[in-house]
Amino acid sequence: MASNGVGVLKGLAKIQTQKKEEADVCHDDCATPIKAQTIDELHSLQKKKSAPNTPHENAHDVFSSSIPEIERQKQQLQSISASLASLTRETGPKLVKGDPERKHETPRVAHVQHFEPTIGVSDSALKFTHVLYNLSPAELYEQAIKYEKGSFITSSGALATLSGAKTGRSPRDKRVVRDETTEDQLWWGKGSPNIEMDEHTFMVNRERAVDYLNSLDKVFVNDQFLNWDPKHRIKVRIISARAYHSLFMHNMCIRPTPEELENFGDPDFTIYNAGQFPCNRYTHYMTSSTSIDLNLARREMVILGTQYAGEMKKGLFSVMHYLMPMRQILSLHSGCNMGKGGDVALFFGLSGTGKTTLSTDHNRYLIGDDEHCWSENGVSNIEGGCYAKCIDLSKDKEPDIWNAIKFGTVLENVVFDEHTREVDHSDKSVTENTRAAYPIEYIPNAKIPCVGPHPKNVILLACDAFGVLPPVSKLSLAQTMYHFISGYTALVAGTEDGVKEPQATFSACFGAAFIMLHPTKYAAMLAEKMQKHGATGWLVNTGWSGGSYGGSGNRIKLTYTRKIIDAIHSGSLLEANYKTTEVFGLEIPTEIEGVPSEVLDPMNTWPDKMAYKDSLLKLAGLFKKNFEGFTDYKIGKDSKLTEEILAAGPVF
Ligand SMILES: Nc1ncnc2c1ncn2[C@@H]1O[C@H](COP(=O)(O)OP(=O)(O)O)[C@@H](O)[C@H]1O
Ligand SMILES: C=C(OP(=O)(O)O)C(=O)O
Ligand SMILES: [Ca+2]
Ligand SMILES: [Mn+2]
Repeated sequence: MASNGVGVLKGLAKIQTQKKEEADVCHDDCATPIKAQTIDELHSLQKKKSAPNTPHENAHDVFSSSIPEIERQKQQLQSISASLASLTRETGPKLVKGDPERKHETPRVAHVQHFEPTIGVSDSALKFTHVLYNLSPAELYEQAIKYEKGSFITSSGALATLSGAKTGRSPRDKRVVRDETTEDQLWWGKGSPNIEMDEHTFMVNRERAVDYLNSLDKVFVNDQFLNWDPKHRIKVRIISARAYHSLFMHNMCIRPTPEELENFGDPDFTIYNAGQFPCNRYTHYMTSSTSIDLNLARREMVILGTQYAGEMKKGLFSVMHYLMPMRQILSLHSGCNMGKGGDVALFFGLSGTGKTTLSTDHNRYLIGDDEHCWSENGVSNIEGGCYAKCIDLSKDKEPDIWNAIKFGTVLENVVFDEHTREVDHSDKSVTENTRAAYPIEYIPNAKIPCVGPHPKNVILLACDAFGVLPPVSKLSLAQTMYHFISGYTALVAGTEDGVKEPQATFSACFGAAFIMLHPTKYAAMLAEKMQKHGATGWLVNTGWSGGSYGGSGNRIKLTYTRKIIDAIHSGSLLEANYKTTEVFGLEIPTEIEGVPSEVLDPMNTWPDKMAYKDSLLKLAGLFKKNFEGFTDYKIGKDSKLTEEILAAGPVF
């Protein structure tokens, strides 16, 4: 008690002695008295007038600003209003910009309609839908944390989110409208990822999504770009119900400058993401409660029944796989980076096979991790961000990706300590497909703008679960085409709904789930470009070595794969000594700096040589069977090349 009393006294005395000092030190604070008269006013001082891409907070601004500005705002709201309009009723909801929580503000209404009740009118016409337009990451964080269950800030500042029941893509629920145009242009039938639907069913699902979105108090709208090539830039609008989706697309698409946003106009393509809401199984063509529907004629995509954010980015990638080849531009499911000397490398690969990991290289400039275009002018990234797998992510092995997980980054489906908010990247409790989506400039050596010259090396990443493909092989042009069309790899766990362990698969163009035309169309373009620009093809196995998955094998060490990739980039591997493998006829180097030589020939690493031979022949058989589907196609104008490609497969 006594000591407490002394303490209090001491404290009081101290405050008194400091009074003089305070007057000296603290004159900043005391000189200008706070303008606010109330707490509300004080809070209102916190926020300066917003940039043009955030909602205007004060209706009075409309009257104080110039007429063209009012006009521009009106047009913008009208454009969004048109996007959200019901196509079956005469009226839709009233659109208003800004957060519904800010009730004191006079709503800015897009179009107030006075109507006579008719059959087309519904109660939805009487309500407001608030539009949260191109919010900043900070604003989206607040929205997510306040309104979306499972949203938390992690210790490094990233936003942890949950995608719900679906934690990977649903390729069997991705449908494309088959109409007069797409009937002839697209790849349909066996092997094709394009599951058909008719225009009418699309409209049913579209109306379902639009009605769902309009029934909400607020929706998020992102207006952004795809493709860093300014001549072939595509304007996209994403309308979604969740701040998580809006932040994801903010990170993944190219972010417009305030000026670009002012002149955005109408989008070239629109996504309606009503992922929390299911599709109706009584609707024709629907086989589950999930449907991702693409209508190329309407330039629209509708998402029902899945909140996995990857559907949006990969859905738009499908669109680019249609639009770009129409312009003689090749779309690529590849990562891409560039050396200090300007040498560009492409890394083709199916999901989870190493595109993001290997293109993010501290010694090289990152152009992009996943989706690119190869035009007459060189390469350009389609996106403005990266989407890295986080399972077992380590700071030592992948420092650049690790450091990119900070404020602004969306962390999907990760597990973290309740109190410290430290993420446990080894925890697969929610899914093995944990992900981080961050803007590309979070990688220190990103090349902005994300474009580069013609590629010098084309690396095909095959994650071989059988463990019989060599860690690296140098390919002839015909072999490159053979392996590009085959797209042999393993489907790794988690990236697609229902996949629990690596499965051997043939995914044409290393991205069959995203292509729209027949694989040979893309292959012909790739062959032509590689020939013209003298690019070298390589096959790199990022999968198993010394045996198969579940057998005596282990995943090839990432450090070895990096050494192999280094040798490709430096040009030293081109100069190495080679020998040819049996069955697949692949050219394999005998030595690479930093990689034990015995690892380079899979025959050496298998303890059981007979088992190796059996697996090799089994895989060769699978290749042969898969390629039967392509033997009737000609690749490009050159029938000689077509013959060479057919001869470039395994011989046994
Ligand atoms: N030898 C290897 N090469 C590449 N990736 C490897 C290797 N061994 C393990 N991995 C892991 O495999 C995953 C590859 O995923 P990622 O690079 O995101 O693939 P993608 O971008 O093609 O979808 C990463 O988690 C990476 O750490
Ligand atoms: C996001 C995906 O792809 P990737 O692993 O290639 O980034 C995906 O397949 O859902
Ligand atoms: Ca990908
Ligand atoms: Mn990736």
